[in-house]
Amino acid sequence: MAGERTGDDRLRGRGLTLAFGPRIVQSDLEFSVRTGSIFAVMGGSGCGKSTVLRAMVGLLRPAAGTVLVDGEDYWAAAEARRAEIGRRFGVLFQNGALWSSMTVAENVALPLAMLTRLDAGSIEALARLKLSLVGLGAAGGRMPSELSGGMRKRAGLARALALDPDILFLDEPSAGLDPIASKRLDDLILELRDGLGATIVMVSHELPSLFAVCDDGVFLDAEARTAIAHGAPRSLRDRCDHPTVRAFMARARPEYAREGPDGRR
Ligand SMILES: Nc1ncnc2c1ncn2[C@@H]1O[C@H](COP(=O)(O)OP(=O)(O)OP(=O)(O)O)[C@@H](O)[C@H]1O
Repeated sequence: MAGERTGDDRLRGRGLTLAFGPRIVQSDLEFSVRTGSIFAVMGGSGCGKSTVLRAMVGLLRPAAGTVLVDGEDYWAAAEARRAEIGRRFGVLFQNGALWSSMTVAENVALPLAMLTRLDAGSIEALARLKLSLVGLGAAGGRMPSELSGGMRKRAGLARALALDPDILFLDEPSAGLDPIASKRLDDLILELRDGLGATIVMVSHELPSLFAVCDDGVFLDAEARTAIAHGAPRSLRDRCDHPTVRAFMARARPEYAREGPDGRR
């Protein structure tokens, strides 16, 4: 069953309920993210994907339920322990969230300067390394405003990678990118999983990226205010019978809007 712990789960949502005041956005979410997998948080606009991500990275306390990290209850932990666990997280926010008054290299160096005791030379060298990892080796001296949208995403990713996280959270990594830049980012995400062994949680409604990179996922519904399907985007596309999931996936395969993958209407 979705959400059951199998021993190699890096993250798990357990009865996770997110609310803003009295307004419940999502309730009773159960999901498991296997170590070394790329997990998709899917669903239409406004259903609560980013909100769920915020609860997973420690920015929003759930109204009920919790997130387990390697089996440890993140939200029951003391603040200092949560900060310690959070050091293992790398987060790429929707707009890259770079500091506009700093160069790209300074942006990447910032978490290293704030959260490690490394000397300035090592920090500079590490920032350069992370930038070359995302193909921005030559752009360290530029200001964020001088980068294209795709480059800004990659710079944000380099910063998310600064502290060698073993769990990466990516909020709409390919939104607004052209198909080629988006494909390049997909390849980079796969390399991060395969090369660095990172576990990746990705919020997205970019279907080609979801199909290309994600091994598993959860589909959230705004009306039901909970998960209505679990599984890899590709298998939801090919096998899920839920009309909302079908309609969502049909944007990529228009024939599915008329009939199901098994030929049923
Ligand atoms: N800080 C907040 N205070 C109150 N309501 C909020 C807040 N942040 C988000 N919401 C509401 O919660 C709901 C879910 O928002 P969220 O951004 O998580 O959705 P999403 O699925 O990520 O959307 P999108 O795909 O459009 O980015 C929305 O109705 C939104 O208006």
